[in-house]
Amino acid sequence: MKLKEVTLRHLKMRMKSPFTTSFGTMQDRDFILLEAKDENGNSGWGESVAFHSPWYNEETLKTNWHMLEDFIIPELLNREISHPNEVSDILSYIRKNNMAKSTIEGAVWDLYTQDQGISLAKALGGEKSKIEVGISIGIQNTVDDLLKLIDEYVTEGYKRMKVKIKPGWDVEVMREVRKHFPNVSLMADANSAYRLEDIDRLRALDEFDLMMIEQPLASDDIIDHATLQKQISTPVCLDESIHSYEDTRKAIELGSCKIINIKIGRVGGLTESKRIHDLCKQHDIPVWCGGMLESGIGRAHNIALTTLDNFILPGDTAGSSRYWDKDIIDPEVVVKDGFITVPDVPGIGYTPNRKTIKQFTVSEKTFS
Ligand SMILES: O=C(O)CCC(=O)C1=CC=C[C@@H](O)[C@@H]1C(=O)O
Ligand SMILES: [Mg+2]
Repeated sequence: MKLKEVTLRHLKMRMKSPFTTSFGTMQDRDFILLEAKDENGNSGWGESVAFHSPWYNEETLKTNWHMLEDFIIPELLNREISHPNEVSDILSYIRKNNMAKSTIEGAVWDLYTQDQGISLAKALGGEKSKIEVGISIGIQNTVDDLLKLIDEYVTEGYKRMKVKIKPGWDVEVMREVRKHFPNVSLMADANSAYRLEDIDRLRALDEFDLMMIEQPLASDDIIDHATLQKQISTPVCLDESIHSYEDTRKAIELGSCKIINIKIGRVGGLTESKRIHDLCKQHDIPVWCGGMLESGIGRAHNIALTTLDNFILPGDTAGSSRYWDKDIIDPEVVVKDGFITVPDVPGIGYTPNRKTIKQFTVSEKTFS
């Protein structure tokens, strides 16, 4: 297969409601959508999960555009690629910039699986026909607002509630949530808002029987997390700290976590995600698929990955209607009774809607 033409589009989509984390609030989702055409004129699609600003990690929409335009696309255009696994090797001389690399790797997987006539899920080795879905809830103005939202999502059937926490919005909030929802599967995500000195506060969360606490400590740490994990009973899950198979190996060896959140963009693509999945499986570390407030294209890749058998815990793969009035794929992603039925058609399983894509496009550039 050869990529004959690649188009980058900057899309801006308004979210139904603002999303607040320990870093701040987001109302618009700006992202890059990548369309790659092969020699047969087929299109493969990938989405960059980098945000507009560098609060989650160091990558941004602009740095991704720059890396894609100036390094990644020139490296891959017109080059013979026999399997998508080759993409990460070809790009390995470029340090980091995982989200930029993942954007085009996802499109190559899409093209490859269309060409082979199999679904992306099957090509990755996934066997599930439906996947369990959880939901991530941003920091709210009041505890009552949070309780109301949880109630709605429980009624909709979501299988696990993830509540964002930060110092001052943590122990008391979780206590209230547990009081009102004694049996719900519950977890907390701190997005690195704590330090080891906060251990008493983190240990106080043990009484709420959380499935896990996600990334409590620094975004580049696996040492303090190991110290923390030894002193709390709640399983630690790493998100921001894991960028690769190698990071995963080291975190497992140190005992930094008992669970890993795999985000395709953060680790540089589907090939690396699968390697991390396989390593975790060997070590009995369950994984789940994180979300980055993706549009339907990124979501489709997440769904396919989640069909691998060590994705034991519900992922942040909420339905299209969680964030969007109108998503950019047909059909939209639907969650029913807490499950998504995995499409069994060649490629990513959903069709990009060009009309809607155009409507959200701020700028675009084609390379050939
Ligand atoms: O996409 C989703 O539904 C999950 C969103 C979500 O929880 C996150 C997205 C991006 C950064 C963080 O705030 C957070 C996470 O860390 O997992
Ligand atoms: Mg997280």
